[in-house]
Amino acid sequence: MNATSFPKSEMRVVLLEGISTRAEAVFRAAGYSRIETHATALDGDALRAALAQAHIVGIRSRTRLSADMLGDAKRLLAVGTFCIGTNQVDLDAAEALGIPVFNAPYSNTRSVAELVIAETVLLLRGIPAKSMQCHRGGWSKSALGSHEARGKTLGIIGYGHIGTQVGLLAEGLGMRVLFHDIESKLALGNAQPAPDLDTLLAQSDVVTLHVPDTAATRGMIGAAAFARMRRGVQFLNASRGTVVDVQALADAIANGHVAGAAVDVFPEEPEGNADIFESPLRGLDNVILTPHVGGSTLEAQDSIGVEVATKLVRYSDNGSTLSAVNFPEVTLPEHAGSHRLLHIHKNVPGMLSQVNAVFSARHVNIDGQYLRTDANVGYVVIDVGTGAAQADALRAELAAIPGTLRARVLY
Ligand SMILES: NC(=O)C1=CN([C@@H]2O[C@H](COP(=O)(O)OP(=O)(O)OC[C@H]3O[C@@H](n4cnc5c(N)ncnc54)[C@H](O)[C@@H]3O)[C@@H](O)[C@H]2O)C=CC1
Ligand SMILES: O=C(O)C(=O)COP(=O)(O)O
Repeated sequence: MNATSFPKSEMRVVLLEGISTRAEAVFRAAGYSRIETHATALDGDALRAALAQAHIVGIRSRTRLSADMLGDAKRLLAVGTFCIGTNQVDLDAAEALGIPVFNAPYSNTRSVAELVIAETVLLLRGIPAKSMQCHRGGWSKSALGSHEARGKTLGIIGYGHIGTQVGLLAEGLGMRVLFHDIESKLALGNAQPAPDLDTLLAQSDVVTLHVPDTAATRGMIGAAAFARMRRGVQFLNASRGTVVDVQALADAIANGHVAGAAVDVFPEEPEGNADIFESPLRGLDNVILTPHVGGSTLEAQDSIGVEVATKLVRYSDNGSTLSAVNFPEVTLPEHAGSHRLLHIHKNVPGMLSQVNAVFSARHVNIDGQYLRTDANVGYVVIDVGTGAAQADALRAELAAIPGTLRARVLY
C-alpha cells in the first residue's frame, strides 16, 4: 500500500448526507481510518467546520460547496459527489484551488428511469387522484380520463444517460418516443429526434425532463412552455428543481391544461428529513410528489458508494484524475519503486520548464512524467527513484514555483 505525503492515518475523510456504508468500507480497506459520517447535509458554519478538517469530502445533491466554502477548506484535496449532478459544487472555483471533483455518472441512471416509467403509467391512469379519493373514503370506479401507455407519445427533454434509458423502457410499453437535446444524439430503438423543443411539447402526451441544471435549463419550463403542451398532458420532472417554474405548473394543473404531474426535485428542498417541505404543488391530488428519491435505491447508493470512494482513493494514493469532472484527466500506472510528485499549477507559459529545472538542478533522474492541461490548470506527475528525504526536498522546491496550486509527494 502506498503511503502519502500526509500519512493516511491522519487524513480525514468526511462523508455527508447518508452516503452508503460501502464508501466507508472502501476507504477503510485502503488504510484510511479517520472517517466522519453525517446522516444529513450540513451548511453554514457547521459545514465550514467540517470542511476545515477534511482532506477528502463526500456529498450528495443537497450540500452546496460554494467558492467561499471551498476557499476556507485549506486541507481539502478532493471532493466526491456521490450522485450524478455536480451543479451543487462551484467546479471552476474547485479547479482554481487545485481540487478535483469526482462523481458517479451512471450508477443511479436505471433507478431514475424505472421510477419515471412507473409514474408515467400511474399518471396516464389517473391513479394518484383515485388513490387519494379511496384514502378519503371515496370510490370513483370509472374509465374517464384513464389511458394505456401503449401508442401514446413520450417526449423526452435531455436525451443523455437517463433520457435514453427512459426511452428504451417506454418503447417496451409500446410508446412512441420523441426527444429533444442540444447535442446531436444517436437515437436508440425507434426513438426520433423532434425538430425542435416546441414540436416535442406540441406532440407529446407525456413530457419528461432529464436535463442538468445549467444557465440554459434554469426556468426552461414555465407558463409559455406549458401553454405549448397538449391539453391533458402528463408532466414529469426528476431532473433538477430549477428547470421548472413550479407556480406555473401548479397554475396549469389548477386550470386543467396539465392533467397530472410527478415531481421529484424542487427549487427549494428541505435540508433533512425533519424539515418541512413547502411547495405550491402540495395538496393537488393528481400530482405525485417524491422527496428527491429518483436515484435513491439501495442498489444505486451501494454502487455509487463504491464507485466514487474508489476514485477518491485512487486520486489520493496514486494521483489518477481519470473521470474528474473539472480537472485535467491523467491515468497513471502504479509507482512501486519510485516516489511520485504531483504538481498542480495555473496553466501559464513556462511552467513545465520551471518544474523540470527543479529536477535537473539536483541531477535527479526522472523515471516517468505525465502532463495534462486544460484552459486553466496544468497537472504534472513526475516519478523519481530518489530517497524519501530528497523527494520531500523536491516537493518543497516545486511548491515554491510561482503559480503552484498544490504540490504533493506519494512515497
Ligand atoms: N432525481 C434524481 O434523484 C436524479 C436526478 N438526476 C438529474 O438528471 C440529470 C440528467 O442525468 P443524466 O441523464 O445522467 O445526464 P446526462 O449528462 O447523461 O444527460 C443530460 C442530457 O441533457 C442534454 N442537455 C443539456 N442541456 C440541455 C438543454 N438546454 N436542452 C436540451 N437538452 C440539454 C445534454 O446534452 C445531455 O444529453 C442530472 O444532471 C441530474 O441533475 C440524476 C440522477 C438522479
Ligand atoms: O444523482 C443526482 O444528481 C441526484 O439528483 C441524486 O441525488 P441524491 O444523491 O439522491 O441526493
